[in-house]
Amino acid sequence: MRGIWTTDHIRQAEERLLAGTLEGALMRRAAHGVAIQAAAMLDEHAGAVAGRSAVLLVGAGNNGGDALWAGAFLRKRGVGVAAVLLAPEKAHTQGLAALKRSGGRVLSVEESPQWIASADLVVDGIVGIAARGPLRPDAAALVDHIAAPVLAVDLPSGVEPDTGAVEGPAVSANRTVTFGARKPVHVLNPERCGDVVLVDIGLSGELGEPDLFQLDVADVAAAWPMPGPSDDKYTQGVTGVAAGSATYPGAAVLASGSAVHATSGMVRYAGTSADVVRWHWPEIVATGSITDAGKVQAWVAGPGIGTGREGKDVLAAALGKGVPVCADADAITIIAHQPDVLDARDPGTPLVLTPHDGEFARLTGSPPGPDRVGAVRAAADRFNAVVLLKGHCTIVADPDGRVLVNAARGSWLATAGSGDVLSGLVGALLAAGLDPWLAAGVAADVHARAGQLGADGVPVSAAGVLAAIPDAVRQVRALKP
Ligand SMILES: NC(=O)C1=CN([C@@H]2O[C@H](COP(=O)(O)OP(=O)(O)OC[C@H]3O[C@@H](n4cnc5c(N)ncnc54)[C@H](OP(=O)(O)O)[C@@H]3O)[C@@H](O)[C@H]2O)[C@@H](O)CC1
Ligand SMILES: Nc1ncnc2c1ncn2[C@@H]1O[C@H](COP(=O)(O)OP(=O)(O)O)[C@@H](O)[C@H]1O
Ligand SMILES: [K+]
Repeated sequence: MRGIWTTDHIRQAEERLLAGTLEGALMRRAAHGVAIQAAAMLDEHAGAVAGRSAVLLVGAGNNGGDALWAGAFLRKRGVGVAAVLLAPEKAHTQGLAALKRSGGRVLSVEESPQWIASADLVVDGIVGIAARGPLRPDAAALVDHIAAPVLAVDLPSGVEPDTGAVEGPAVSANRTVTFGARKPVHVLNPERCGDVVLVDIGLSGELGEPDLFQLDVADVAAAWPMPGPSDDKYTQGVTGVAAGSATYPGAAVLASGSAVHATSGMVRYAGTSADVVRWHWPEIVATGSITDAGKVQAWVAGPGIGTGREGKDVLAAALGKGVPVCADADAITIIAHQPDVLDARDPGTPLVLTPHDGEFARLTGSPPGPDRVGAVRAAADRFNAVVLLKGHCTIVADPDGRVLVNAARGSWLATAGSGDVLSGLVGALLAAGLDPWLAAGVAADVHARAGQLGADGVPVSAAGVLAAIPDAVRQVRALKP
């Protein structure tokens, strides 16, 4: 698993590291990493390094200092470097001196727009981890002129470092060079960051427990259940699916079909769509009601069950079985409007809630807002449940405080019914006995892969995503280091 640290924790770690390091050494290490990536980008985008031009956007702090030092290094490789100083009196003294010594020039306010517009590369050193609020107007005006590829120093300016939120003009980088550890912005707003390159500045020993996690493909491969020689259909976990209704039989087909594709354990279906489910998935054991469904190791409850009396009874029955439950879609609305349904649950029994933004707002009383991680963490604590917040970037919080983030692989999953597919995956992994937080995270990873593989460059339906689940699992196993 990869760790991600908030800016507070990065700062504390940096302070400890700085205490035992020669002044300026860390910044030069960081800037050297920036210069290497800048040269690589010039080569990629402008066909050469020497003779090409870079403009540095330099803010009031050390982020600007990194850019200035990187400019001095680039001069040694024959790059024409010019700097725009947003706060000339605060610009990093040694960095500015180094740039001037190397033959770099400082632009006047008047000439800046033209230089920015015609540069081969723009290096964004406006603001780093000290950024607060949207870009100030003078910085925002500069960003407007950018036409060239952008290399962001530490993070793209204008994007909130700890939440990835953007409220106003902001830099969109092709690549971001960050130092010591990845910050939340890099996983919560990957589109603005471009490729993220991590430069080692010796910080790892000073970092404590990560604030967020991201699963590596090896984690997903290790967690995904595979049958062993002594397994049979029951030992791998039986998934129960309580979904669908006369109005929404498709939800039943998608959620139960997804569970069928996820693992080789057995799937039981309970509900009024039993006939159509059997027709689509002959391997499923289907009954009309959850009360006479056989034994399962986890339930998926909610997709398409409706939010009336019958839906509530189905959800209460699932919650009362003493096995983990993934409550999705209508189940979330029922919990939001009739929270007493949760009384059916033994608090020790794992519960995974999988809301999209609208369901999240219904459930908690307010939309996730710009701090999505904070909002999901609070909801997990409040409901004593794993909460998976859907969206372009999926966030999964455990009531114990662990949070993982799963990046999208395109926007292919923004299609009706894809959430039903996700709930089937979560349910199957719960039935297989995975830790609920990991089950939700691993399901989100494979769901995103299935979206990408099923789409293969053109829009895909939820049924297409479902059909690509085996390929997604195959991909995970093949990519495992
Ligand atoms: N510490 C280390 O060991 C290492 C640190 N390193 C580097 O240092 C960076 C952190 O540097 P930092 O702390 O100097 O602050 P930084 O992010 O440059 O901000 C500067 C100033 O910008 C302003 N400002 C704030 N918000 C703004 C906005 N929205 N729009 C416009 N301006 C805004 C505000 O100044 P004000 O105008 O309020 O005086 C703020 O003080 C870090 O990201 C990394 O690149 C590396 O060298 C490796 C070693
Ligand atoms: N723009 C997007 N990019 C990537 N994934 C998305 C996007 N929008 C939605 N998704 C994903 O698609 C799924 C949609 O689920 P949901 O909203 O419950 O749909 P439905 O109710 O139609 O099944 C979720 O897994 C969500 O994370
Ligand atoms: K920056």
